[in-house]
Amino acid sequence: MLSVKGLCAGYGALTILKGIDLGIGKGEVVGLVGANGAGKTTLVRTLAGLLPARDGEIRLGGKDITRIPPHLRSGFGLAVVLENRNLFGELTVRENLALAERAGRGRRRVFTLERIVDLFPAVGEKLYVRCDLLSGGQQQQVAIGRALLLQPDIMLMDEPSTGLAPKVVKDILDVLGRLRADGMSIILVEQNIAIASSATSRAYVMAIGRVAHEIGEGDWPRFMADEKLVSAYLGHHQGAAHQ
Ligand SMILES: Nc1ncnc2c1ncn2[C@@H]1O[C@H](COP(=O)(O)OP(=O)(O)OP(=O)(O)O)[C@@H](O)[C@H]1O
Repeated sequence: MLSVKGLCAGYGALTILKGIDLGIGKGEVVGLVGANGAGKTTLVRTLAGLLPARDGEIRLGGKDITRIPPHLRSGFGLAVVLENRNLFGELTVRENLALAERAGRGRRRVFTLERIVDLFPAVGEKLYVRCDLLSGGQQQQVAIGRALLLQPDIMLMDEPSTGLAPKVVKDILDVLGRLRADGMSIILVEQNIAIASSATSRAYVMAIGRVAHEIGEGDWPRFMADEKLVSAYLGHHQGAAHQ
């Protein structure tokens, strides 16, 4: 579905991503974890096309999208939910969703407004409310709904749990589980490994702009139990939490 080879990117004179290799198949939910500053958001921005790749290749569904501008990548099946959610605050929920519905028109229609409301009932209750008046959790749900209306094959999500109450996080993870059951591929960037390990079947661990470690299918319990490994890659705080 998505394959990334030797991807390099950075800011000005700084090279942050130093040759990233990763792959994700259809219907997989794969984690991207790593300590603060490891380069996760830089990778998301590069995959989204918001930051140019300096070297390497991004292929989606067999097509090279490395140089495709960000607003055209949804036409290739990629939808991105950025950490700041990027909703139009002065527009209503319905209007934000309508923009995505229009952008997704060229693709096979799997997600409708009804389906989004079924996945996120709270979104249905707020359709005519301006997005800037919603809670963080509601905004996150609208942002995911908007991404789905682009009719993607793969969703890239940057820390959707940040700042949200545990109950809201659980609701969102439940929805990701339902999407995965329907064949959606998801890359979940998540700093909190308790969340990452419960929501993903395998993960890439980033450190200083590289994939430093891979947590394979079924390997989460072993990784979590290894306090040294957790501390080395994710910081002492999380390591201590899993002693
Ligand atoms: N606009 C920018 N200009 C220069 N350097 C940047 C910029 N954005 C990020 N960086 C640097 O790139 C490195 C990787 O940052 P990035 O935000 O990708 O990490 P991260 O893994 O997402 O961390 P976090 O979990 O804290 O968001 C850091 O050293 C950061 O200081």
